[in-house]
Amino acid sequence: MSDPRFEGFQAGAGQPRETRAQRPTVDNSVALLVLEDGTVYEGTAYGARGTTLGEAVFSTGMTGYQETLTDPSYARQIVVQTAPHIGNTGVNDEDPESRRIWVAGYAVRDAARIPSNWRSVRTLEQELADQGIIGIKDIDTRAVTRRLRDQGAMRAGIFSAEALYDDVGNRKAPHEFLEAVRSQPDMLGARLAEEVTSADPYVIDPADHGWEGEPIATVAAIDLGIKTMTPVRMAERGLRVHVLPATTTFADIEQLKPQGVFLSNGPGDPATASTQVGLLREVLNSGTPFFGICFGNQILGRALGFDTYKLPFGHRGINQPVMDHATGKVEITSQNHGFAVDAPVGETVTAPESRYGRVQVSHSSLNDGVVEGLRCMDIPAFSVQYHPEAAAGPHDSAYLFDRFVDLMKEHQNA
Ligand SMILES: NC(=O)CC[C@H](N)C(=O)O
Repeated sequence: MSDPRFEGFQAGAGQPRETRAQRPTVDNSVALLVLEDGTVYEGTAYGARGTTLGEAVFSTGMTGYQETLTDPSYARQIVVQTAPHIGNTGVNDEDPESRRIWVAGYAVRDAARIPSNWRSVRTLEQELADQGIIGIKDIDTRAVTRRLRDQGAMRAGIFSAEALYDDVGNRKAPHEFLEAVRSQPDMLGARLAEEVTSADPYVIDPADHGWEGEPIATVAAIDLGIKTMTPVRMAERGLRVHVLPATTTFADIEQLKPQGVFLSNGPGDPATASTQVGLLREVLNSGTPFFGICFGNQILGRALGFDTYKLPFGHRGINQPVMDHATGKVEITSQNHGFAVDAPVGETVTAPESRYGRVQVSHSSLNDGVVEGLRCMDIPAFSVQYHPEAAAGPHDSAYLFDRFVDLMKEHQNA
């Protein structure tokens, strides 16, 4: 067998012997997290296997992973949990904040092997797999977080199992994943609310949430990625809430004759929400009381004529300190935002769209001074950049729903 043409062939087998012997078996348990700056973290596959792309962001919540995963504002983001143990309380059917998991991928350090909670019906890994969510575990999430904090949120990808191998079964070099990571669209300029909104309107009734007697008011809530607990917190206060799709027009709203209009949280860049900015201007022009949360705060900011901008790494977690400038009180809040309104903190200014009169930044972040709330002084409108419904808690900010009720009552009496 000195003829080089036969090298690697076993007599009679008709197959190149070396190729067969060297072909590696696919290791189903390996996963990589690849950041757009070229950093690669190798860990263990978690949940579904394959390839997923998204913006890598970190969340500092110590609890509430089910609420995080099902928050539609996380669409197209790979969430890295800073809390090292995830999945300890399993998954239940009561805590989801929407109809499905929205994160594009999930990165954790130690995933619980045996969940323990009286409400748990399955493991988190099972839930991720069932919903096709690709994750990675056993990576140094602290290192990832420090990198994202220093370099800013980055485009990223998780690649696992088959996705790690080329056509002939060889492990791809890590840099081979970078092209896919870098070719995905940026979160800046992403228009996503229409992708996550419910197509059909529905009503959340006070009677189903412990309210006795007639509803005190009707609210039109525009779903840009609304979370389950938001209309519930309103219904608990006697508000009948019509949850409406992101494409709702002012004429649709008028038909309901609501006493108040609400704009929800939602994914994507507020600079792309021109439809909703236009809608909100019609609402403000009509004098109807308005309350907005998160994306809704950014849309109010833009409707008033302020700009929005992308934060370097954003605020995500349920332990974000905010100052209420009206009372001087500090609230610990639930947040998930990567963009913010560019308005001056600490002074009353005339809105750039001057027909809306004077505006104050009502709340700001105690970590970095970012605008966390807006209050109009001459029209009945206010909003916060955080999530006062805070399903996993804390509940410091629940008073904002009372403020909305008061605003509608004042307006009705006026
Ligand atoms: N939760 C939200 O509504 C977030 C709003 C917007 N998508 C942001 O990242 O800032």
